[in-house]
Amino acid sequence: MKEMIYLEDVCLDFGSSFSLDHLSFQVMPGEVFGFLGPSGAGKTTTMKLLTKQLLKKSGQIRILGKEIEKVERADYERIGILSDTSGLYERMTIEENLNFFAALRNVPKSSVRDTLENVRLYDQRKTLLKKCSKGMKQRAVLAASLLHKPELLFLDEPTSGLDPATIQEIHKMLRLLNRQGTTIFLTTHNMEEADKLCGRIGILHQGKLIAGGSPQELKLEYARDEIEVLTTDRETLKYPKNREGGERIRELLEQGRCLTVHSQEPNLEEIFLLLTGREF
Ligand SMILES: Nc1ncnc2c1ncn2[C@@H]1O[C@H](COP(=O)(O)OP(=O)(O)OP(=O)(O)O)[C@@H](O)[C@H]1O
Repeated sequence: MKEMIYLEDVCLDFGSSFSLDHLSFQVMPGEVFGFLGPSGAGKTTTMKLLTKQLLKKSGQIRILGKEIEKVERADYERIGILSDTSGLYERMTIEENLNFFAALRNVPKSSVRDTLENVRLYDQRKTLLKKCSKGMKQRAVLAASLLHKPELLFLDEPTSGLDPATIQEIHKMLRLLNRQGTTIFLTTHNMEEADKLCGRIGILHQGKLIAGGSPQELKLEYARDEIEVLTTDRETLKYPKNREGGERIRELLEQGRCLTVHSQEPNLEEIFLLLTGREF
């Protein structure tokens, strides 16, 4: 199976203090890959390299199995991009905006209706964009990036600044799209989003990939070597994950004093902070 995204030893240097440093990773068909990192880590820069809005200095990039240098207009019919630059027109309605994008992409108008229904905007299609809420706008931008049913979808912070209900709706849509076969590459500052949506994540810090794997793999890798027991006296006790710890827990169980027993796995947020020393 060919990788949808392939980077090997990719470097880019803006001539300032920031550089992308020998970046290597792959995204396989059908994956949802989350690209995480603190502000300024280089996530958007990487996405721009992958969508040919910037040129790498060295290394190799393949998109849809093709060298990035050989990617041409027709290949973009297979790619969707949502970023803060996917600007829609404020003075047009949602539907007019999508009709405009459909014409640009040579997509039949019938696709506009389907896509609006998918993002639950069909009933509000006559609303001027300038009168839309942030959540509606974001769903409209998502609709514009989906009109042509891309195989590979790039999403730069798709739920940033939205309320929890809209975030959930967008997550539902993204899961559905992924089940229908769309590969998704997404950047986010929301660790819970990454945990829920992504099969694999990569953590970027100062232009370097510093960790990667499934959320579960990362949690196990950084798991604390402890088991926490809550007793019937509401006391929290911690035991090492070894024979001695096991013996103590067995005694508590035999005495009927155990309410809960938990292994101590960090969440993604804790791992992120541990690795980058930064808030997101
Ligand atoms: N065209 C450019 N010229 C010079 N420096 C740039 C350019 N684009 C980005 N940078 C710098 O590169 C670094 C990485 O920026 P980038 O936007 O990729 O970060 P990011 O991880 O997406 O951050 P955020 O999470 O805040 O969006 C920043 O220090 C930024 O100032």
